[in-house]
Amino acid sequence: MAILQLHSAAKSFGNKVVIEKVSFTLNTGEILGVFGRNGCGKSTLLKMLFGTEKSNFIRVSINEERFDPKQNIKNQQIAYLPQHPFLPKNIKVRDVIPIYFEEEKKQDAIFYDSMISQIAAKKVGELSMGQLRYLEVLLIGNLSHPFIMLDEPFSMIEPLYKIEIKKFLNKLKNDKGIITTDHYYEDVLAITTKNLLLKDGESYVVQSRDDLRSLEYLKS
Ligand SMILES: Nc1ncnc2c1ncn2[C@@H]1O[C@H](COP(=O)(O)OP(=O)(O)OP(=O)(O)O)[C@@H](O)[C@H]1O
Repeated sequence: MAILQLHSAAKSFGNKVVIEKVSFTLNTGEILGVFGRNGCGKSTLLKMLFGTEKSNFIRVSINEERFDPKQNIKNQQIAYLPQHPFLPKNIKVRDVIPIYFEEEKKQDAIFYDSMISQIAAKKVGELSMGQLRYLEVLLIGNLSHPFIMLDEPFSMIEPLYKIEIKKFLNKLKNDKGIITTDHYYEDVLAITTKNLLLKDGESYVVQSRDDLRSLEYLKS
């Protein structure tokens, strides 16, 4: 059991305040959905937590100990699926897996996944968006980090792979705390156990679709 708490955070680009008053708590076993209109700061917030975007200010704890995002990559606490595909196009799927995992058992868990074994001989650049995103989610999800953040795992992918990603994340949450963001909000709501919305730099707890409407993310 692990607990990630974002107590407060702030981020501006020049005069533009993107993150001002944002907080959440995430336990192992939970999936937190982060909603918000284009440009509200979802990716920025994830990158601040991952440690690749400098914060003006951030206070985070893991298991009630101060967590410094700058040490995250080294300490392997929070894994991150970026919004845009990140695997090199020229490499075969079967050759990507050992780059991420030395341990044979871990390699096999991905290689013998029924959706992956069918595409193992293909080059990454030949995969459909769904195949590619599914592979990326499996690679990031199988890392040993107790927390995982996914930036738009459902965008532009075939329904078949959305179903597989949801199945995988539902299983994965037994061992990890997961944060996901996506404009495909129905897919997000189908798997999340708690949700928040970012608006004008602040986070709001979302308990229903009605909250998404009253916060003007969805049309009333
Ligand atoms: N490196 C940067 N320099 C200047 N402004 C930036 C930079 N990165 C992001 N921004 C601005 O910060 C705001 C938040 O961007 P961010 O990508 O976090 O939004 P988002 O909520 O993830 O959007 P989307 O839903 O479109 O992916 C936007 O106005 C964006 O233009």
